[in-house]
Amino acid sequence: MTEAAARDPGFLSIAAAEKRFGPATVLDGVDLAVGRGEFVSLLGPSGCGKTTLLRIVAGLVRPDRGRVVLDGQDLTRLPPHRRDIGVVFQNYALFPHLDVAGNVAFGLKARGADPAAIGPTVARNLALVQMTALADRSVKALSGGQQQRVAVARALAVGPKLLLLDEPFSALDRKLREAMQIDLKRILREVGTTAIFVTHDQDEALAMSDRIAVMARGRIEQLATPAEIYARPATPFALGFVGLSTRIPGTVQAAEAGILTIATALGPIRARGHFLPGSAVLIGVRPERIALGAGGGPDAGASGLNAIRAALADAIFKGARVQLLFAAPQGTEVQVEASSLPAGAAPGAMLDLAWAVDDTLVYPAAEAGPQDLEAAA
Ligand SMILES: Nc1ncnc2c1ncn2[C@@H]1O[C@H](COP(=O)(O)OP(=O)(O)OP(=O)(O)O)[C@@H](O)[C@H]1O
Repeated sequence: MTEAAARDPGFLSIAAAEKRFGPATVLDGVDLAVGRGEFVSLLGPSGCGKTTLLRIVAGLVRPDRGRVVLDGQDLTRLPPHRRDIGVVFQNYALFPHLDVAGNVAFGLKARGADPAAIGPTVARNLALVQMTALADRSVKALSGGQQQRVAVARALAVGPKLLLLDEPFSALDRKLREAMQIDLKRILREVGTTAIFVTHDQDEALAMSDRIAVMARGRIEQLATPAEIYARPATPFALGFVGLSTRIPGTVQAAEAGILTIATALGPIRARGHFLPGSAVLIGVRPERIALGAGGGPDAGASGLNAIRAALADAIFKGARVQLLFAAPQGTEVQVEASSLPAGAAPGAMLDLAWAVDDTLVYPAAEAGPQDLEAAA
């Protein structure tokens, strides 16, 4: 967390937000605190309630229950235009009859800003998004990426306390999207604006966010930094939705000094955790934590290694890395990421795999629904 966010961790506070549409519960008691200057992404699959939560903060959807407080002010009953919040949508939503500068000036004029200040404010915000040269251009003659830059400048020009962005780059091609992500991060750092960013793209959330709220079924499953979510996903859903992983069901056989021995289709696997013998669990391992070869295994740490042999099913070339899929008994698939394909390894080859006991994640099986496996597919 940045210094400003640490000083004011509840700059935006959403408490117990609930929303139903007819019989469907779309938000099921969501709490979220965002620090001043922080960039928080709402990440989750389609329909999990991200946009609804964002629209509640914007004032575009009225929650059935719950409160939204921004910088000490209760927004719950305020209309959107009195909330001091800027919004950028996926579909640009620029005013087609105005040029670029006219779009950026619009909010300032609507708020009755000092006419002498409007020109310099527009110029400053166009410079921020690198659109100065196109100030007089019709927005109809802009590319998608340029339109989104104007939308960001327009939202920031009025100096909002909070910027909300709803999948703003999803219509752009991959290269442009990645460039826009880097740019937006720079811009927000420069102006220090607090932002909430809705996306279903995990790479986008991992690349941009100070913290990510992983959402599923109208709830926040985990709120943490990208690195924490990747290394220590709090739930099977977070494990499956963010990054690749091997997931193996098992039953705890023994628990001694905090080390579990778990019976699985791959044989016994050890993990750190606190479960009673007989508990049904789900084991997770990240692909880059698994090393190939019996000899040069990973650093075992204090708790030792898990070692298995499995048949190589497929190798997917990813440029700098190669993703290896291993078929294990009972339909289990093991995912490994390596720097290169081992010499002579063809589909069907039996290879040794090893990973540290400390890199073995374990969850109660009851938490893992079929949708968790679907999300990861
Ligand atoms: N105005 C509405 N009336 C009825 N149902 C709605 C309304 N708005 C949203 N929903 C439903 O609420 C659920 C959550 O929608 P929401 O748009 O918040 O999800 P999301 O996570 O943003 O998904 P997406 O990425 O597809 O936009 C969906 O099932 C959607 O169909």
